[in-house]
Amino acid sequence: MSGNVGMEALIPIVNKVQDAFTQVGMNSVIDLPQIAVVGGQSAGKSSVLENCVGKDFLPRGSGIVTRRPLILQLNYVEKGEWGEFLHAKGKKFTDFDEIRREIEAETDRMTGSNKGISDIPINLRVFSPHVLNLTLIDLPGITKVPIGDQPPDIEFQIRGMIMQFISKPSCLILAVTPANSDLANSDALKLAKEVDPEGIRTIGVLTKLDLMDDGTDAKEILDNKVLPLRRGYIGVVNRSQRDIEGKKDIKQAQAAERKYFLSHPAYRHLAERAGTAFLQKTLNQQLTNHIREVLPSLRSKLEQQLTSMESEVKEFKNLGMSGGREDKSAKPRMMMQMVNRVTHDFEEMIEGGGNHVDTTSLSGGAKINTIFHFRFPGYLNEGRLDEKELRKEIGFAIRNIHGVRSGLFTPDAAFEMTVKRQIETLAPPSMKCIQQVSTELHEVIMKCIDKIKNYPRLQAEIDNLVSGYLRECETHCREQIQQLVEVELSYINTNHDDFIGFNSTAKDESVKDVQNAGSESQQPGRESKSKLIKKGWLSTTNVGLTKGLSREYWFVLYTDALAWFKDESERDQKYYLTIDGVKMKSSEEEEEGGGLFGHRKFKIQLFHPNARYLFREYRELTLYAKDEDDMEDWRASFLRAGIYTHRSQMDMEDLEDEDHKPKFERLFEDPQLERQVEVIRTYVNSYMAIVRKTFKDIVPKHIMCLMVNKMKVFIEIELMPSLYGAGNPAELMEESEDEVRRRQELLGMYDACKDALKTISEVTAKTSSTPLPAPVHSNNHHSAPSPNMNASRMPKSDSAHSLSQSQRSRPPPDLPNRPTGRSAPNAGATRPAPAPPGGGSRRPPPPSRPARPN
Ligand SMILES: Nc1nc2c(ncn2[C@@H]2O[C@H](COP(=O)(O)OP(=O)(O)OP(=O)(O)O)[C@@H](O)[C@H]2O)c(=O)[nH]1
Repeated sequence: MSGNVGMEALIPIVNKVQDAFTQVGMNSVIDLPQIAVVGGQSAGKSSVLENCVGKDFLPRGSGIVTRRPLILQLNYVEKGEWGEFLHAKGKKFTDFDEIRREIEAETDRMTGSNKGISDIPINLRVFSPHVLNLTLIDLPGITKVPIGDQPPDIEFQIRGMIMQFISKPSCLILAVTPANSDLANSDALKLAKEVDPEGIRTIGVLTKLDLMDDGTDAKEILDNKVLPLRRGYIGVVNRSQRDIEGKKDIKQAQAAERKYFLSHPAYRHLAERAGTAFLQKTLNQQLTNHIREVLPSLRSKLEQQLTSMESEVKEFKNLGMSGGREDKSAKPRMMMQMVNRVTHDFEEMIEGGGNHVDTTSLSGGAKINTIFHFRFPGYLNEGRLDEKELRKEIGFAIRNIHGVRSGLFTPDAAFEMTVKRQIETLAPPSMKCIQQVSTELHEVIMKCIDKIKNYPRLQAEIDNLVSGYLRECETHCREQIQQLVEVELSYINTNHDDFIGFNSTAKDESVKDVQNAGSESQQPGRESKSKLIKKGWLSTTNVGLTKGLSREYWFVLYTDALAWFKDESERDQKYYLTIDGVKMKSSEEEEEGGGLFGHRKFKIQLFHPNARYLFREYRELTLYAKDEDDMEDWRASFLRAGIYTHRSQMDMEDLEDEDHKPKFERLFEDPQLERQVEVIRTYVNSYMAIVRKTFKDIVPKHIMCLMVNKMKVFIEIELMPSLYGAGNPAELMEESEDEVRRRQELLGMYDACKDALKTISEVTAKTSSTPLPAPVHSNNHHSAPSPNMNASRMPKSDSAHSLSQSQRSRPPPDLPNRPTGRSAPNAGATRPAPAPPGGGSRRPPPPSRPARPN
């Protein structure tokens, strides 16, 4: 294909821009508009389209030839020239005559050979080094009277088919009208006006100038004086049927056409604005406009991309890592930067805030906070005895102290012994708290060093040093907490301000008060007023369901009850369970077959050791948490609500005497002992409340001081020197292959982006846009723009221009308003003879096609 020099000139420009963008990872950035030809039957549409491409390959002839839309995709390739049909995939047509025959055959295949039509398009792709990536659409000609196999509503069908293509705002419309017919009746112009009332994307093409009646010409139409179009009309002389049959080639035809215009007295003055070459030029200029139109947005995309890479590239450059000779100080500096990043991230994850806040789960500081204030208070209740067990312990202590004698007074020692045993139970929950915080700190470290995984040796070394230090901190913290327990054990301070103790003057009164308070709440951990502790989803297998199936409910735990609902709205309550005396067992079990939350099930069982049924006909309530964390939270919450872990049967055995009668029952056969037990129990509860409160406060403080803060200081101050001690920075900063590749890609991309920007500047400098002509004013055809016209699509550059022009709403000086008498037959055809009155009412019959075989 070589008949369109202008289009060929655009190819290197488009290719240059495309290539520049392919390098930066963006494809098909220039999406050229579609061009469709519309017009009456045999108006010369296919001929015009062929001329646009500059290659001879479409079927032409008299009668209805184009009976299916032809979507012609031109594709630029560096070498070779061939066509491919969608319906014959894989077959390359190198002979363009064969392409023509295939179009004819494929048309017949779908429509029959007797002039039937179909809206199913034929898709043809033409690959050539001489074309731009463009889509051209050849449409069936508008016809009114059905012939052959055509349906009665042929006009309606063809119209629909055409509309489907030309109504797209990105479609450029070539409205083809033969000069030897009445322009005022041009269906092409009517359709174009419907979809493009402003005339922004319509170009009028007047064919068959050579077939006009002798003595008539289309000078006025071409001068845009008759039915003016915003973009005016371009007159062409295509090859006649005889030329085609005689194989007149496209170049010869264009030379003859040029000669025609230059030699014709009516057209000589506009010879530079007429003919196939000018039509090509106009279209090519539209494409140039379009290309220039997209350049600013491409430029800003590139600039954005460049800015996003700039800081990293600068970093590499500063560090001498952007190619060339490597700077010796680069690696130590880089190492320093990496350590600073870890320090910063660690601090941010512990202290909160920062740019990368996790919105899916608690982590870092927030998680530690939960451990301190939500879980730990629950854990502190873990080793706690319920009232019955406590009474038993105290009873044994008193009896053992009295020995063989029956004691008259309540022994202080029994109080101290019981309290000490209780204090000892605080160590394991405190250790558990330390261990959980340590695990979380380790996770935070892992997240921080994950960002330096491109330096695997540095990452491993930091992990090694920091994790080692964390272990040291944990050990030290454990020792300190153990010491704290020992401190508490070393002196039972019955003079504590909050103790209801022995020194109270109104001792008996206060004992009574405490006793009452104690009996109000049988479970010591439970706060007397009902308060909300936790809400959340849990699944259960035994709430009115077939065994084995589990279902989720919304559980709400109060200090004295557990309620569950259908969902979070808490409207549909399934049950309300009073939790007095309820115990729990929790475990993790392997799942058999597919389960709710994954492969492991985290189970908590609630039951009533003293009653047959927990609720309804169920002995226990089995709950499944979604993961280990969730189970821990629920366990801690149950503990806070006074639902303690059930002791195993083994533990209970030491409460029985030799004849298996519960010792506990025996105890209370002695009313004196019972009274003493009650007094001590009250004191123990009061004293333990003080110790628990102290632990609740002091253990988190120790952990913060001895672990969290120490870790922060270590990472900030000691990590760097320790790394130097551990190895040579150059070795530690050895990059992973991925990082080397990433850096090269980034630098490559950066350079490509810069090149692409340069290309855009060059293209902008070498090409120019043409402004869209001002709107024309006509009462009939292309009228003033309607407000809902979308003028921004096609072609954008001059559409913007057009808007500003149209806002001035003044006709351009060189375009007179529409002359009167527009509907005159053969309007625009000027006759040398005196014009008939009224603009010419004589109407020469339009010649039937081909009017005059040349
Ligand atoms: N003399 C002369 N003949 C032309 C001109 N333009 C087209 N023709 C002839 O008119 C006939 C129809 O041309 P086509 O290009 O097939 O017209 P079309 O509009 O595609 O026709 P359909 O697809 O059938 O509607 C062919 O024989 C062409 O050679 C022209 O400017 N001058």
